[in-house]
Amino acid sequence: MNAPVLSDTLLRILADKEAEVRTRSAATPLDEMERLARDADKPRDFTGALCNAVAEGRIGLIAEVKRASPSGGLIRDPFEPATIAREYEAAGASCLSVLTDAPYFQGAPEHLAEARKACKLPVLRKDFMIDPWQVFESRTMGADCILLILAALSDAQANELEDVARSLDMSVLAEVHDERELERALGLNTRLIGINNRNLRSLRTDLATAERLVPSVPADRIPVAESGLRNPEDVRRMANVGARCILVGEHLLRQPDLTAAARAMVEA
Ligand SMILES: O=P(O)(O)OC[C@@H](O)[C@@H](O)c1c[nH]c2ccccc12
Repeated sequence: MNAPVLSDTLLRILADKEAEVRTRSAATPLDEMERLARDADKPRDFTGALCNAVAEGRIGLIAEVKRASPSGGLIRDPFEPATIAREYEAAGASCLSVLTDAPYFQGAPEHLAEARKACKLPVLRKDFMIDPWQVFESRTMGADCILLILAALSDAQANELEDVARSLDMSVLAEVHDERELERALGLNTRLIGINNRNLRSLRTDLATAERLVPSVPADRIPVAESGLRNPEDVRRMANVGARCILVGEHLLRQPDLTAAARAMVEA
């Protein structure tokens, strides 16, 4: 059912992720992982941080910590998650997003733990969630929010993963690419609706995606414009259609002065 909208890359990522979860859950079974998750420090309020920014008339920036990506290749080298986190925080970012997928994004659980320890910001684990085991694992890494990519999940899966996250007091960012997925996302409890400007088939970004979809997000939800934002003008384009929260990675990470680049987006 998902096949037509997904690129070969995405299909490969999801197949690999299934194998990864199988191996890792053999080492730490579900009940053990759940116990570790419930024993972890309390989560930081990810949704609240974005709401505060918007209430204060600022842009709610989720600033991404990402070494590489399938579309961008190696993005930042040397790559120091703790330094990056501190620079984003100094710029006025509301939250962080940290890639933990190793094979395709050169991410690692340690990147999330190091970034979170270096600042006070709530952190999204940016990875491909398909199994409740991973939600518990995310919490043990310190994650305060998980990503649910609706194109990669059935409604039953998305509901189950969201329930686990909510039971751990974590936020959920539901990611959509089209009207149908948006409709499905509105069936979840979460207020955070990510509109991904990246086309899952071509892997190209087009801000027209968010421009088309954000106006259909009901007022009680919080639209987050994701991917392909390169400058303050792009941020204003998103804000103009009603997305005052944004998720930005590659553009920021390619700048030598991260704080200045992130501040320019927050103050757009
Ligand atoms: O680096 P960009 O173009 O600013 O995009 C950030 C973020 O939206 C992107 O990394 C992303 C959005 N959804 C994802 C799902 C998986 C991996 C990565 C992503």
